[in-house]
Parts: sequence; structure tokens; C-alpha cells
Amino acid sequence: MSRQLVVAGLSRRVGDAVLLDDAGFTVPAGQVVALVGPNGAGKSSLLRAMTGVADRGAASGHLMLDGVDLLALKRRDRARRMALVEQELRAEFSLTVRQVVALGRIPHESGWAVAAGDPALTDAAMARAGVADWGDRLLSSLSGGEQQRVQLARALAQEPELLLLDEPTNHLDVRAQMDTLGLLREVAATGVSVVAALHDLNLAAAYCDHVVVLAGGRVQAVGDVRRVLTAELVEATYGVGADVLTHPRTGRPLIAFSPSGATPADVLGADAASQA
Ligand SMILES: Nc1ncnc2c1ncn2[C@@H]1O[C@H](COP(=O)(O)OP(=O)(O)OP(=O)(O)O)[C@@H](O)[C@H]1O
Repeated sequence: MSRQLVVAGLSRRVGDAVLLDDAGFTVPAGQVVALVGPNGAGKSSLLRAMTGVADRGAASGHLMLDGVDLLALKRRDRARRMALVEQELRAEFSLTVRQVVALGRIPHESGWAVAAGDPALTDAAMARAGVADWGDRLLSSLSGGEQQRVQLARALAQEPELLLLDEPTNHLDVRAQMDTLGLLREVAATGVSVVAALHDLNLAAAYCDHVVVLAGGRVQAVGDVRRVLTAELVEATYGVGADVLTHPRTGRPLIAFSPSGATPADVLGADAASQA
């Protein structure tokens, strides 16, 4: 039987607000899975629930990877198997890049002395994420995009079986976005399951194998990006028009957006539209 990542029954409520409602999906393990959906859809809530540390509600669900329920493991054991790269940077600004990346080894070692230890694994993770030249710089001295790559290096140093990322391309220029998604594919090719929340549907279509579509805290669709990312789904989920084309070089879906129900003249003005 092929390896699987199975999420079942993950919910998150804060007071009366239902942030995530019984989320579940099954995708092949060892692939890059895009988590997409509009602002407020519940993507971050789902990723946090998948770590099992978000709140008590999250602990009621299951996260099976190759038959092992990661949410049933002790927190430290779980931390050895999964890493989360979040959007907001934590308060590590007084550390150097090398020290931040070395923090990824903590779940595998005993005690905080690890921050100085295991340099080979730390160096390898820094090289993979393209941050090796910045080892002695303070995290606070890096740009937002550079800091994001350091957080990815830390997650790689953790050597997880499941890598969760919340908007990993957020601050990145187009080249760095493509490098990051390419790196995630390389990581997945080594057997790691990668789930990344992405806003850019074209990046998802170009680099991800599977997609999970969330809206209103519920899973709306799951499957191969080529099957799921249709014009109808984009319109229903985001409320914008879409033409799903085929990328001339890669054959992957390429989505051209337009305001739902609007003509080019509505948006650009008649003169500009006539020149288009
Ligand atoms: N503590 C909270 N109390 C009440 N509502 C919350 C709380 N935290 C988040 N929410 C709401 O839950 C919903 C889901 O939030 P979440 O951050 O998971 O969405 P998201 O899909 O990651 O959004 P974005 O794309 O904007 O980052 C949002 O409507 C948000 O306002």
C-alpha cells in the first residue's frame, strides 16, 4: 500500500467562533501538498491544529503518517517528527543565523546545550536553504525574505517526516519563491511529507502535487492540482473569474484571473481595454 498522510476530525473553536470544522483529508505521503483558500479560510488554524499544540480541541483529531498517529505521541516525540514554519517570526532576533538554525536540533538532543552542537547537520540545513553565508549575522540584521529562509533552514535541521509551512513564500521575490518551492520538492523527494499554505494558486499549480482547498473553516476539495484547480472551483472559492490555461513549458495549470462578472472595460476603462 502506498504511504499516506491522513488528517481526520481536526476542529478549532475560540468561544463561539468555529475556526476549523472537522477538517479531514487523505493525500499521498512524501509529496508537496498546497493548502489554499481565501483570507480567513482557516489555513493557519489547520496547520496549527496539525501540530497538536494549538489547543485542546485540536487534540481530538488524528494525524496519521504511515499508520502512526502523530497527535497521539508525546510532544517531544512529535517534535522529532514534524516541523512548523510559521508566518510570524519568533523572538530570536538576538541570535545569529547559525544559532537559530541549530535550534532545530533541540527535539533530537538532550538539554539546551545543543545550540552549540551538531554543526554538521546545522551546516547542511543552512546550505540547503541557501543561508550558509549568513551564519554569523544576527537574525535581526536580515530582510524579511532572508529571515524566512532561515526559518526554513531551522525546520530542515529538525529533519522532520512532516514539514508544515505557513505562507513560506510571503516575503520572497519571484526567484526566491521558485527556489523555495523547488527546495520543498527536493525535500519531498527524500520521503518527507510537505504541507504548505500558499496564496499564489499558480505557484501551487506549478510545484505542488496535491491541493487541499479550505473555505469557511471547512475542506472544500482535495486532490491532484490538475484535477482540483478548475475555473469553477476558483470562482466558487475566491469569487473571481478564472481561465485555467496550460503552461506552455511545463504543461501544468496556469490560471488567469479576472474580476467575476466584469468585462475588461469595467476594470480598466474603455480606452485601456480597447488597447489590450
Ligand atoms: N482567537 C481568535 N478568535 C476568534 N477568531 C479567530 C481567532 N483566531 C483566528 N480567528 C478567525 O478564524 C478564521 C481563520 O483564521 P486563520 O488565520 O486560520 O485563516 P487563514 O486561512 O490562515 O487566513 P490568511 O490567509 O488571512 O492568513 C479567521 O476568520 C480569523 O479571523
